[in-house]
Amino acid sequence: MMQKVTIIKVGGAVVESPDTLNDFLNDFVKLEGAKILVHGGGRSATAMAERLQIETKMVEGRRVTDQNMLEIVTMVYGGLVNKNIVAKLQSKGLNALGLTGADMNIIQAHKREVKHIDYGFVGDVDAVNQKAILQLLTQDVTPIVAPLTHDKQGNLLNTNADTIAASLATALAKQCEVTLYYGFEKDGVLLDANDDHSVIHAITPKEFDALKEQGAIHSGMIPKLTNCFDAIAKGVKSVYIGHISNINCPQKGTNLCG
Ligand SMILES: Nc1ncnc2c1ncn2[C@@H]1O[C@H](COP(=O)(O)OP(=O)(O)O)[C@@H](O)[C@H]1O
Ligand SMILES: CC(=O)N[C@@H](CCC(=O)OP(=O)(O)O)C(=O)O
Repeated sequence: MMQKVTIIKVGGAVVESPDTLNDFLNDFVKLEGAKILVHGGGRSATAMAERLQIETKMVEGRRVTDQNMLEIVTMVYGGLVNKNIVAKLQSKGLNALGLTGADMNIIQAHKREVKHIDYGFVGDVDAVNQKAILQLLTQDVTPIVAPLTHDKQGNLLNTNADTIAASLATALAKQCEVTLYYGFEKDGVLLDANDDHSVIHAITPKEFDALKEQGAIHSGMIPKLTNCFDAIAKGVKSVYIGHISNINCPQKGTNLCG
């Protein structure tokens, strides 16, 4: 039988608040079967940059990552955020292992080409070492993946956590039945971003196009949904966007349909 794997992505708002993170991790521990956690931490990186008096620049939801910012995101994502999650999960009895894309060469990327915008040390994913990940899962190890990749030439690169989750899901879908869940602070994709009760329970690619045109889905939500539909097209069985407190009942959120 094909192995089932659940991949959960949590963003900056979750990892920033200790109480929210703790509640989420309790739910994550309860999640049955093989699982992987991909975390963001954009807000924590911005806060650390401010403490170090380094300016943060974002273009279309992506962080412009110069040498100083690369040092910050490496420390914050690969260090503080990742190891804090691992320690908390270990305290709850889950055998978590923290990884960046460089560890076991799990995610190889290349520095994004400069076109109109120079994003600096931002990586676009080339390859995922699904064999290494499957070996860990088989040993009952739960990978906790930070949004950092590497170019196999010794350089770390900053890569959006939504993209990391979709890339892992797509690679594992070749051998496993994968569920991908994007957890955030809303109940799902909203028809009206200001109305928390307007959750759209199912979206097809056609409906996505219409919602973009109407302006209901805009800015940061566009790359998130694009990543979701991309993953479905490449064989990921189920993709959901929903509240972080609903990872054990994904149907309460938005189901992205093929
Ligand atoms: N239609 C919508 N439905 C849900 N959230 C929306 C919508 N439009 C905009 N948003 C905003 O998008 C944010 C999620 O995007 P982002 O900040 O990239 O999250 P994350 O850090 O979890 O990846 C939400 O916090 C929400 O405020
Ligand atoms: C290239 C790029 O933009 N990387 C992201 C990685 C962190 C992330 O994705 O965090 P959230 O999930 O909390 O937004 C960034 O530095 O913000």
